[in-house]
Amino acid sequence: MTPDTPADTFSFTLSATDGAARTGYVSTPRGRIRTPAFMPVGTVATVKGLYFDQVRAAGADIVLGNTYHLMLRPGAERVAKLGGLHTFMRWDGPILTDSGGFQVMSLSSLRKMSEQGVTFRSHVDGAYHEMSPERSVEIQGLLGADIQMQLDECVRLPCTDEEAERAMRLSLRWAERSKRAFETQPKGRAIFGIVQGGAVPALRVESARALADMDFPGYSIGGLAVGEPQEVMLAMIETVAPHLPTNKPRYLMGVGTPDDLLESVARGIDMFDCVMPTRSGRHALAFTRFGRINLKNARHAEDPRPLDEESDCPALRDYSRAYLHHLVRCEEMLGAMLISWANIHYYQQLMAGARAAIAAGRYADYVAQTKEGWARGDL
Ligand SMILES: CNc1nc2cc(C(N)=O)ccc2[nH]1
Repeated sequence: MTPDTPADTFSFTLSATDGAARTGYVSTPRGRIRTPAFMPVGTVATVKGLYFDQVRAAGADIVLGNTYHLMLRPGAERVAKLGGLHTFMRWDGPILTDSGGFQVMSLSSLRKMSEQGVTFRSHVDGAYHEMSPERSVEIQGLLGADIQMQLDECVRLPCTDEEAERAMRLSLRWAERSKRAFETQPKGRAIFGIVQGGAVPALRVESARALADMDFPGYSIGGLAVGEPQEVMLAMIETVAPHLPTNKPRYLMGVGTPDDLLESVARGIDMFDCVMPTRSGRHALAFTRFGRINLKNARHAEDPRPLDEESDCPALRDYSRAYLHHLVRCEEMLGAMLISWANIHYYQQLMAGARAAIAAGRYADYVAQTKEGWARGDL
């Protein structure tokens, strides 16, 4: 989070563009979010394996919390009773929460979808829950989220055009209900509309235009990174971006690899979230300037070099690959912790470099040089 005078309102400032790439900042009562931004995922009130001071030192201005998980454990009302998510997990920067809809559909059981919302049974204890646009906003408000998401329906790809159309239109009706329910929330918070439409350009354009007419403070592009090839995802971003207001932030949900981030920034995306850096860290996969390094591989067993001796992150600079390989082979938790820390730092540095390159009008060169580094590999 950048040291700045907290705003008492939510706003977006576009500082520079380079082609379709943009850099700027989102102002919130809890501080600024420099964009393009990568949001570490703090699923159940923790960015798995890291302390929040490490998350901040890595350069993160904002973290994501998952409404589905937090409503089940410890419960939204309980988090509110304990002072809200910022106090609960001791993170004083902005927090973005999702609506819960995506994880209801991917994690819960016995789901029933209707115009009213979705009913489901918890994957934790089988308890019955109802999630409507109004209840999702209520839960996100109880958590104290600075940026909230409308409830939507995200269809897996590939799907039929009819299925994509049905889910997109339902999501538009839920967008209106979510925005109306949000009106009772404290000043300074924001709710984003979510563009749906599967891989059907006409549906994506209709969704983006309808949400733009509703005048949301920000816009998410959903329904992607759900099994489609990267070129389909990028094509949908190119289709949608021209129909979103340039003076509002664009957030691509659930994305992605370092390459996904660079290519999506080039097409006008400002914000990202993904479990990739921490989930990969738990699976011994490090993302570095030299590309991916799988520390399970025996070739690291006697390599005294760190992952990146030029990094200012201790996890990248101070620990030998041999040591990381040893921890991984012994299934020691410190292995997952150090590689997750390294990955979160790498993602933040990737975005910091993108912001500087866009401001200097050299984003295409930045992408090319970054990819050359990955291709050169681990010398
Ligand atoms: C990991 N991929 C991913 N796609 C997503 C889409 C949505 C959405 N609401 O369409 C939410 C979370 C998502 N995560």
